[in-house]
Amino acid sequence: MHQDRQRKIRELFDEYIALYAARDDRLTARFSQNFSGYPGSGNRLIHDRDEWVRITRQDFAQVPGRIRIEMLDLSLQDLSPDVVVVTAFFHIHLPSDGQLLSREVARLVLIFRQEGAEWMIVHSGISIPYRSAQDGEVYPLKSLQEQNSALQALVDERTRALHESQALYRMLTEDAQDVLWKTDSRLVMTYISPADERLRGFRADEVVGHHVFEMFTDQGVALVKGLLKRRAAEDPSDTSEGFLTFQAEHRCKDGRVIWGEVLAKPDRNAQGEIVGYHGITREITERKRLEEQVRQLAFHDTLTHLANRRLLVEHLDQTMSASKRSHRHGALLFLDLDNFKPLNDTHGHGVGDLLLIEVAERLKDCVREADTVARFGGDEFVVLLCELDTLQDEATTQAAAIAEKIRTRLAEPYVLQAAPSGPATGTIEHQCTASIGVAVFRGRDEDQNSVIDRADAAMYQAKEDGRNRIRFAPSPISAA
Ligand SMILES: Nc1nc2c(ncn2[C@@H]2O[C@H](COP(=O)(O)OP(=O)(O)OP(=O)(O)O)[C@@H](O)[C@H]2O)c(=O)[nH]1
Repeated sequence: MHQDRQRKIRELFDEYIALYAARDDRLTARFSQNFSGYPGSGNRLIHDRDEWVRITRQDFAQVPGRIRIEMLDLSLQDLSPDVVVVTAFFHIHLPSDGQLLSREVARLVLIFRQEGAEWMIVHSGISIPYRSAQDGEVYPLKSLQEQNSALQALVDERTRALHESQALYRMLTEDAQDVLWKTDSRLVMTYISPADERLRGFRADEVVGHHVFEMFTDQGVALVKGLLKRRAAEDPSDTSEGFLTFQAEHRCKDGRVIWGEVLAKPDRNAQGEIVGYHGITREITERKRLEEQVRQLAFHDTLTHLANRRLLVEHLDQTMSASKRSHRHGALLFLDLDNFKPLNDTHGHGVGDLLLIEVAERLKDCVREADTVARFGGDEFVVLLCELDTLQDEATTQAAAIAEKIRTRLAEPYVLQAAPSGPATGTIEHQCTASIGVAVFRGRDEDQNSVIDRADAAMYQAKEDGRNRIRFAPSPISAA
């Protein structure tokens, strides 16, 4: 960078820091009319400089006196003759006893653009360390879903905004916290922004000159290759102007794997030939984790972690479709524990819960990976067996053998840890059995509820006949 320019930007940056720390209103005059920015505590993009000032003023509203900024690292980077990016990492000291706001480092990205004779701030992305949740904390489902849909809405909004933009500079002003990159036509990296080092730990010189695939895990590479192939097939003349958007796992220098959402776009010369690509990568590891938590909470039983009724019905639907294609039978085993209530009544709900967890483990041990074990509710479980024989008699024999294996396994004694507040101490040995109803099915001759109802009715028959036994439901044709 030209020496004079570097000095000028550095001066403006220092001025920004001084005015920010002093909460000085004169800072507003340094912002461009086209300003956009991300405030420290939020993920909302603000487009109005007065709104920005109003919001960031609240950052240290309760702090009497002046905060002190301890600069740790600062880098200036030219993006074009009239655009300079400044990235700074620093600690924030509170006025009382020089106390640190957080041991984590704060980050500020400022983008300066020359407007006439002046260098103005067109984007400010400040990230003040702050944790929204303790590690491992699970939110209530509702709050998770709300968070997730808020994140989704945010990504949709930013994605839409990016689609409208045509130039790298515009993307920069939208979100400088993300990684910006460029490649040549062979997908060899020619530029990577400083955010990548903070995110993945690789220095820019360890990335530039290397193939873009080195950024991804093997799975990520396979995904990107597949996407490029599909795009080539859909658009053989390769005239597409739009962004290619995908989510892929990225490698970090320390071996961690993070998720990134990538928006990539070809750069073309005057003849329309592709001369390279540029784009933006946003880390979405946290969003993926939240999505997975939401999925886990929505489709699994919280006590046993087995599939819940919703996921079971989904799997039954898939199994019936597969059975229709393959002509193989499936079977649904409906189980209800016998005399479970007295265990709860004598030793408390906690001990009852331990038994349910142990039942879940034993059931999983009895079936193959492709089969589904679900908790239907209370002390009711369902096991869905797939890919049994094409012949009904043979399939029935197979289902009977597995049902018998389950019945025997569940009847073995249970050794449970007594609850500290309960009447017993140490461990409790408990005997428990299950009544099992089996419905064998093939294809889609009946609907899911009918299969479940048939197995349920057979289970009741097993209870009536004395418990700890297996009963088969009549086939739907003979039942009709
Ligand atoms: N510990 C515990 N108990 C539960 C849970 N959900 C339901 N239950 C109890 O499970 C029992 C189910 O009882 P039932 O199936 O009606 O009766 P049972 O004693 O098993 O008798 P039969 O089914 O007739 O053999 C009730 O006492 C419920 O309170 C749970 O999540 N944990």
